[in-house]
Amino acid sequence: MDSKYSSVGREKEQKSSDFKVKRLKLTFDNNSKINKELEENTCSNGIIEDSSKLNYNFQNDALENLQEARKTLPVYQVRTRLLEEIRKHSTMILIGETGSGKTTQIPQIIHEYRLEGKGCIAVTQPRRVAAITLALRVAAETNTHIELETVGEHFPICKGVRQGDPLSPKIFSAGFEEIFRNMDCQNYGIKINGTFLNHLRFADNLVLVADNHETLQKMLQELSESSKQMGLTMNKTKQKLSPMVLLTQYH
Ligand SMILES: Nc1ncnc2c1ncn2[C@@H]1O[C@H](COP(=O)(O)OP(=O)(O)OP(=O)(O)O)[C@@H](O)[C@H]1O
Repeated sequence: MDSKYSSVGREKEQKSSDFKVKRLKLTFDNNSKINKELEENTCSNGIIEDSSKLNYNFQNDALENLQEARKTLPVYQVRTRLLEEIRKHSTMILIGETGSGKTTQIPQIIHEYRLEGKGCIAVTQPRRVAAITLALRVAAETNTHIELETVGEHFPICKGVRQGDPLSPKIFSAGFEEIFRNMDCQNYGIKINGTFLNHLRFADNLVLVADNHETLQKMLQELSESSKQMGLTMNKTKQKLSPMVLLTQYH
């Protein structure tokens, strides 16, 4: 049966962007009931701050109950198809209703079936409490012991991706969508079929197009300011100027 839990990719009606998005549908049998006891134990992220209480709850949950409950989750039920799609695509957006198992199940499924229990998966959460809750939940489901009291080794938060990473041009393009939205340049550029073309993006290169030097200068100024707000600076040594076109690269 099709379900609203089950779409992978962006919804059709969403604004198209520079990269192609394929919409896929996953199906699952949602007749099974989610374990009631587990439902009662569910903590909304951010509400329960006492991790020792969470530990206590999880320890009291029989492992079999947890395992049974996870098997009823929509994400678990579409795992085979999900793994197939993960194998085929370098980037995927999964849309699923809250509680369908995106956060707790996908890392486990990938670890178990794709990595065959080897390797590491890093999962980020926007809040500390959410990260702790998630770690505890996954630990309980996998019968793993974790020590929340221990502060791990500090690691620097860096920016940038590896050379040649397929995510790089997509992140660049997504970032620049925002930068150009913040710029007031809709009426700049050259008119093609009634639409102004004022820039092109390719990997980490950007081409600005204008119909005169003054406009090009103005666009460059605005671009520089808008980029700075996103923490990006242009690499001036790699800029090239031809009559009405400026090719620039970012650090
Ligand atoms: N800390 C927890 N305590 C008890 N049950 C939990 C806990 N975390 C998850 N669950 C159970 O596992 C199910 C899947 O949760 P999960 O967080 O993976 O869903 P999700 O699809 O990522 O939801 P969301 O979109 O809200 O992040 C929940 O419906 C709930 O039944």
